Amino acid sequence: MKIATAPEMRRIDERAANEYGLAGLALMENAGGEVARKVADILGGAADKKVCIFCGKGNNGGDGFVAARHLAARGAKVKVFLLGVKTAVGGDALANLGILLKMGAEVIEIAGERDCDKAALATAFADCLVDALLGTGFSGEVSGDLAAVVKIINAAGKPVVAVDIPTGIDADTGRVRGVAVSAAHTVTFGLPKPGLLFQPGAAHAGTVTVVDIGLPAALLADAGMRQNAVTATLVRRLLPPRRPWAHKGTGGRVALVAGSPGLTGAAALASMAAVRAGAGLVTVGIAAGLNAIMEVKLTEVMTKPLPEETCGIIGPAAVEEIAAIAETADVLAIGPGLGRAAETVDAVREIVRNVRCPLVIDADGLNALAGHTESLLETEALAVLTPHPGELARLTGRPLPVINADRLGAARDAATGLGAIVVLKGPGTVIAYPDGEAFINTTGNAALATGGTGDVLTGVIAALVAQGLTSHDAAVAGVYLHGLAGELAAGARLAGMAAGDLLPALPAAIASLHGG
Ligand SMILES: NC(=O)C1=CN([C@@H]2O[C@H](COP(=O)(O)OP(=O)(O)OC[C@H]3O[C@@H](n4cnc5c(N)ncnc54)[C@H](O)[C@@H]3O)[C@@H](O)[C@H]2O)[C@H](O)CC1
Ligand SMILES: [K+]
Repeated sequence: MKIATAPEMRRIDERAANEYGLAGLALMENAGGEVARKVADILGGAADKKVCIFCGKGNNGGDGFVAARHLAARGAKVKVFLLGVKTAVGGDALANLGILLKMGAEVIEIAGERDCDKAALATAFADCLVDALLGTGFSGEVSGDLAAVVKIINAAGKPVVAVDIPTGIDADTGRVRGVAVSAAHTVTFGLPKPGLLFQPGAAHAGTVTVVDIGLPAALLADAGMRQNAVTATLVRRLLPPRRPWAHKGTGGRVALVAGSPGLTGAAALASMAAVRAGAGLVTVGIAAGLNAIMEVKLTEVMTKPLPEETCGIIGPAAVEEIAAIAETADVLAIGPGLGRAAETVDAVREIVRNVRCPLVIDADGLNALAGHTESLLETEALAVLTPHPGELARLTGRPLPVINADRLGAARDAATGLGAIVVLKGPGTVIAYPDGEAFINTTGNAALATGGTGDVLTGVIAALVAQGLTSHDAAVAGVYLHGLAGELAAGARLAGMAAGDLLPALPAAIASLHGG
């Protein structure tokens, strides 16, 4: 499923009208009808229920006017509030405002504090509130009367349905600009928007329902839109089948270089995640001084003691051994818990330059490349980089606030600039390819915000490459599975999950996609 930015959604609207003769009024009728359906569903039927609908003067408000009409037709008692004056409403919204008024509906204009008090009083008696104030036409900040009404909606303690986008949320980045509506549900039209998947927009949106309002499928699938949602349907198609005649060779071979004093857990998590995600054979290369520890920690994973500079720290002397492991592997993952010793940094750069098998580079593997990303441009291997925002800032020199303000743009620019697949972790993980195509993940939750979950993701992606997925597909499927395992492992508990809890949840996540 494509994801549309606000400008792309507006372009679809224009093309629907110009190329298909699809009138905006028809789209608005469908949009408002879908909103009314969601409200009725939430209320267990609309008859005799009290609904307050807050409308802006644009087409988002127009959807609200249509929803009001449909809800009234279902027997609801509807109060419509208009932010501003009726004379400021135009186009399709005005047409629907006119219909409402001709039907005898009361549309209360909000302009100033006294009107806001009236709105606050109405919400006290309402069963449900509808936010039809601003949608994809939002610009600047929410302020003044609009901010006051948003605060009234949020303070009412009633279920809120947002129309298209929660007011105050940037449709493209998910940032709150001023103040934003906190909705229990969002009914969005045609396609999801990035701001409904990135935080805090996703939290403000509540459950998101993408509804069909009659837009031509060809417009919704337009290749000109370069971001896609990672869905179960997509991942199910990407995952390798588990044939009855499978043997450990068919699962492929994963090699990892990981661990350093105090950070052997990262090596254990990443290598066991590769096992749990279906790899056939997994070998972890680790400084010789830590090998005995890894042998105790791990059973299914083979260990390879590497020459060390000082106890537990690998350096250039290990490069030859690592190259030999990589030669017999289908993929090399490097970085979890590797440490930042100068010798290790040199070794990582040399390995990345010379290795030929697909690479997954995480954590200290990425830190080693900071300021020296030419290794990525020199290598013939296709690398999947799995930074969190801080690691991406170090790697690219782009300030962290700039990355957080536009996750999609930051991941895309890094992928294009580094010639690598960039997995920018965090709520709404972005998978960006060097050609500009990108995916936004739709699984996971706050429980994943604990140490070690990134190590697990590294192992999962490596395992999928070992099983024959392209690095492009392994990154998308791996991120989705990792998030799904987080949901399964956490259940309703969003705190206290340990990264190791993900390990047994990985096969369950895979099975759930195969209907197991
Ligand atoms: N194809 C579709 O997806 C359809 C979407 N529909 C709805 O149309 C809106 C977009 O409508 P538009 O008129 O372009 O913009 P908005 O209604 O979101 O708001 C613009 C309106 O608000 C004013 N405004 C903008 N920023 C601010 C601000 N910071 N403070 C105060 N006021 C602001 C601006 O001046 C305009 O007047 C989309 O979201 C859907 O809900 C169609 O109804 C059906 C097809
Ligand atoms: K809205």
